[in-house]
Amino acid sequence: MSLTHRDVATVGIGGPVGSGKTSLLTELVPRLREEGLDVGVIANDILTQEDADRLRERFAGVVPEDLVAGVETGACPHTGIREDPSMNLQQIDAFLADHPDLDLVLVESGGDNLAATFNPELADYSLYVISVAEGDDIPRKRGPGVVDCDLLVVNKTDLAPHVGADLDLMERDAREVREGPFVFTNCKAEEGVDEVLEHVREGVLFA
Ligand SMILES: Nc1nc2c(ncn2[C@@H]2O[C@H](COP(=O)(O)OP(=O)(O)OP(=O)(O)O)[C@@H](O)[C@H]2O)c(=O)[nH]1
Repeated sequence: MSLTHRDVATVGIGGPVGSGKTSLLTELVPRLREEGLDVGVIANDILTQEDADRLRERFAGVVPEDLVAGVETGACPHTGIREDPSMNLQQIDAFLADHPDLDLVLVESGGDNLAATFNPELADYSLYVISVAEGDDIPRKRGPGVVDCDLLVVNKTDLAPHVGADLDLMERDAREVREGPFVFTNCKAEEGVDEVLEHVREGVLFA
């Protein structure tokens, strides 16, 4: 019997445009590979394969080319990860047809403001990435992406002094609006990435 998306662990990475999802993926994937895990990556874009092309280049020699795919949602990507994830699920099935030993698929998608969440059928575990440069009031706006994800990632901490963002306030608000954990990251300096990996490991791989 052929394998389906239900036979592989999946992690969703959502968040507003430019918050650092691709940068986080770029740090996470080689670490997962170093642990001996076979990883596939899907990038959701409205009309292009740009993110997927970028990721294929970054993962050259780390992830086989045919395990990096773009899904063109044709509409705001949240529709393809929440309302109707069938294109993503078919892509995962296609990965598994050629790579039955696949351990994990990471699905990246930009979202509509702060509302994007992953359909549970598509993501066993979800990260939502925001950037401090988008304003330190983002957590307290209580967007479903921020509140409902399994792990909130607050990225670009290095920019806080430049944009006047108060990280203590972001931490307090994040703790108030959600029960789940959050991690501060600076993907440029690889800060916080190992902590994110630890949460993913606990949340998915060894669940
Ligand atoms: N200073 C700083 N810049 C960062 C950090 N993380 C990412 N960036 C930069 O922010 C920009 C956007 O990062 P991406 O990783 O492409 O963001 P994204 O969320 O994948 O963007 P889309 O795919 O367009 O939605 C790039 O120029 C990154 O180099 C960080 O922690 N600090």
